[in-house]
Amino acid sequence: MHFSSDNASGVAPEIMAALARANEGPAWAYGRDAITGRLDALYSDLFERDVRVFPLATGTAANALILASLTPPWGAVFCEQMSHINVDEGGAPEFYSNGAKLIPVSGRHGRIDVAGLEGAFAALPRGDVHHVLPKVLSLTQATESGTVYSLEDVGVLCDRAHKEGLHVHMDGARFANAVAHLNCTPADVTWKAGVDALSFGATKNGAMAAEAAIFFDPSLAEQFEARRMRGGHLFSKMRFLSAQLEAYVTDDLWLRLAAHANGQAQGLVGIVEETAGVDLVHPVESDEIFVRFEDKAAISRLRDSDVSFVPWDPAAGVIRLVASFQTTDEEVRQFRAALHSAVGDQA
Ligand SMILES: Cc1ncc(COP(=O)(O)O)c(C=O)c1O
Ligand SMILES: C[C@H](O)[C@H](N)C(=O)O
Repeated sequence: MHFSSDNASGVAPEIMAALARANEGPAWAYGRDAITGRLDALYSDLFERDVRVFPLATGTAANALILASLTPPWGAVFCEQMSHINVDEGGAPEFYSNGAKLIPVSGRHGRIDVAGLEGAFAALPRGDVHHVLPKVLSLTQATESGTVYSLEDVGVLCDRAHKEGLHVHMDGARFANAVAHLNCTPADVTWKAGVDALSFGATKNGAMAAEAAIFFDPSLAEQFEARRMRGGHLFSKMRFLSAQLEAYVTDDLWLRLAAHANGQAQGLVGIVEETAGVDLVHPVESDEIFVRFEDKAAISRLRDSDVSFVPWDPAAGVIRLVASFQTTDEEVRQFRAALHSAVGDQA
C-alpha cells in the first residue's frame, strides 16, 4: 500500500496514449509545435477567459517563475508559514525572483485567513527605503495540509491583497483536487475570485511530468518566456509536455482522476475515524490525510505492515497519507487491516 505522495503515482492511460500520439513524426521544437499552439485556446475555453499558458515540468518551476514575474527583487511575497514555496522549494522562489522576501503568515489547517493577512501587513515595516515592498499574496489550493479554501475565502483574501496593491498567485499543484472538492468551475476559484496567476498542476494527478504557468492577465506574462528560458526550463521537445496538458483537460479527465483520489482519501478517513488511538490533524478536503498516533510505536508497526507514508511530524506522532488517482479499493481495505493491527486489537 503506497500512500507516500501523489507524486508516487503513475501516468493515466489517456495521457500515456497522448504521449504516444505526440511521438509520431518530427515536430517543431521549443513550443512551435501544433499541440503547444493549441494550449492557449484550449485553456482559455476551460477558464472562460483569454489566458496565456506556459508548459513546465515541475511545480517548483511554475511557482518560482510566476512569482518572479509578479514581484521585483525587493518585493515581499506573503504565504502560509508551511507553504511549499516557503519550506519545500529549496529557495527557488527567492532565487528566481533575485531575492524577493517570503513573509510567512500563520494559518489554521494550512489556510491563511484575512485576520492573519492583516496582521502580516501591519507587522511589515513600511515607508523607508530600508524596507521590502509588499507585492504578492501566494495561496496554495488545495493546501499542503489537505484542506481547500472556499470560494468566499479566496475572494476575501484576493480583495484584501489587491487593496494593498498586491498580485495574487495560486499554487495549484493540487488544483484539480480542490476544484473536484468545491464542485465549482476553474474560473470561479481563480480569476473570478481575484487570482492573477496560477501554477496549474497535473503531475500529481495523472500526468508524467507536466505543469503550466497560467496568467489571467496577459500583461503579467510579458517577461515569462525570457524568465523560463534563462531559468533553463524551456523544453526543446515541448510537444511532450503540451500533449499531457491537452489530454489532461480533455473530457474532464483531470476532474475524474482527482475525484477518485479525493474519494479514496475519504475511505481512509473513515478507517481512521473508526480506529481508537488515532485521529485526524486537519479536515480532509483533497487527497492528503494527516493522522496523529497516541502510541508512536504504532507508526513503526504500520510501516512494517508494508504501508508507505511520510512521517510528517515524528515528534508529534503525525504521519501523512496521500491517495491518488491510482489508489484502489483493495489498498484501502488492506490499510484498514494494517492500521488495526498496528494500533492493537480493535473492539
Ligand atoms: C503544494 C505543492 N506545491 C508545489 C509542489 C512542487 O512540485 P514539484 O515537486 O513538481 O516541483 C509540490 C510538490 O509536490 C506541492 O506539494
Ligand atoms: C512535500 C513534497 O515536497 C511534495 N511536494 C509532496 O507533497 O509529496
